[in-house]
Amino acid sequence: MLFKPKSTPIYLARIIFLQNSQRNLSTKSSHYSRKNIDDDDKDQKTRDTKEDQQDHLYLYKSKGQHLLTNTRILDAIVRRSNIRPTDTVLEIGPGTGNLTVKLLEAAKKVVAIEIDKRMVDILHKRVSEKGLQDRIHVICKDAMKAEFPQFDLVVANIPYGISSPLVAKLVYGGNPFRSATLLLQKEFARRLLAKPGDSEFNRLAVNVKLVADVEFVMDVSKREFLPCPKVDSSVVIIRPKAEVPDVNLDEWWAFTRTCFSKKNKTLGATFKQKKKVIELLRLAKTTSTNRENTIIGKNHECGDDYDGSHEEEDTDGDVGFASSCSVVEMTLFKENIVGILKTGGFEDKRPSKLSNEELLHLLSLFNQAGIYFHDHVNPKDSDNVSFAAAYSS
Ligand SMILES: C[S@@+](CC[C@H](N)C(=O)[O-])C[C@H]1O[C@@H](n2cnc3c(N)ncnc32)[C@H](O)[C@@H]1O
Repeated sequence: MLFKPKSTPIYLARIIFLQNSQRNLSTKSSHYSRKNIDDDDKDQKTRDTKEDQQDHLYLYKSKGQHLLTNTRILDAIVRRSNIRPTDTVLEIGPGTGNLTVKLLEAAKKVVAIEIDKRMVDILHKRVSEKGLQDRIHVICKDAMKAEFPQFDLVVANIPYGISSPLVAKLVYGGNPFRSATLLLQKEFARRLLAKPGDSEFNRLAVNVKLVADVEFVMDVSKREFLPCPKVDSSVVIIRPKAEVPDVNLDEWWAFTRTCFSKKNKTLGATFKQKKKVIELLRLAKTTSTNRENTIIGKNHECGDDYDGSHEEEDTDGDVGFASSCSVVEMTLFKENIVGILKTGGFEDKRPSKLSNEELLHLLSLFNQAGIYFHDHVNPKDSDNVSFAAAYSS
């Protein structure tokens, strides 16, 4: 049986000094084979020893270790980042330092967060050899768990596995910064850049666009990386907006989660689901108990039976709540929801075609009617950043 190694040995000296001969290296690495490894960390000790003896480094796919070795592209990334000599640049995943040394030439200081201790050692050595060690601070940690220090800019070729939570951590994390120049998987970059109506437009784009603008910089072929990954990449620049809409972010995230739960369904179909109606009725009752009477049954007569041809099964806490509500109560509440959608002209619209302004308008119509999406009384998500991260894709 054929197997694919989960790591690739790369000769250190070549990674660092022979950037222009990357294609030879890629070929070398692709000819390499070794015993199957179920877990990257399992053979770590053996590999460390081998690395010491043979001066080569195993690059782990699971850690997204694809090094960008094309000097022209590295220079373009630095140039397009508009780094000022007074800037502190945050780099996530510096690896062996191909980008880091160029950042250090342009910035006052670089803070680099790298999960792999072996990379940190190589980076320290390389930076010291260039006499740049006083202007770098390396944090050997998982970037998703590390507390980010103050920085002006982010410039990074990030591990693609953390793209979504990392972008959420940056744009919602509360650290003010000028821009983030990121090398991302091409498909992920397209989703960030998508506009309403584009096939890639989804909740990620909506949530990022609320607080930031995203600019396309360039595509980068997979052949520019060592070892060559399966996917192409793109560079984008994310710039936090100077003014962010005055909206409760917990509400916004929960609202966009509902809207995009079936992104190609009409909002009418999504909001008429029995499960959704029960959930929103429960939230309306717990969130604004003193408005309860005006929310429920406001000038509505009992309409259709509460049937649900496209409805999902009841689950978890809402099951008990549903049994405590009368059919009439739920029917009236559902009619209230549909009334709001109709009034705003949203019933037949699909979320993937709506602008953020339209979505914000719909949310405000719901909130004005006492319909909320986030459980403010018993929030499931204590941390906004982890919440945003978990739900931004
Ligand atoms: C795509 S490589 C980029 C390396 C280097 N910047 C370059 O362009 O050649 C990603 C780097 O991120 C590191 N990494 C992976 N997961 C990480 C995490 N959760 N936090 C910090 N660094 C991580 C990997 O060890 C690897 O060095």
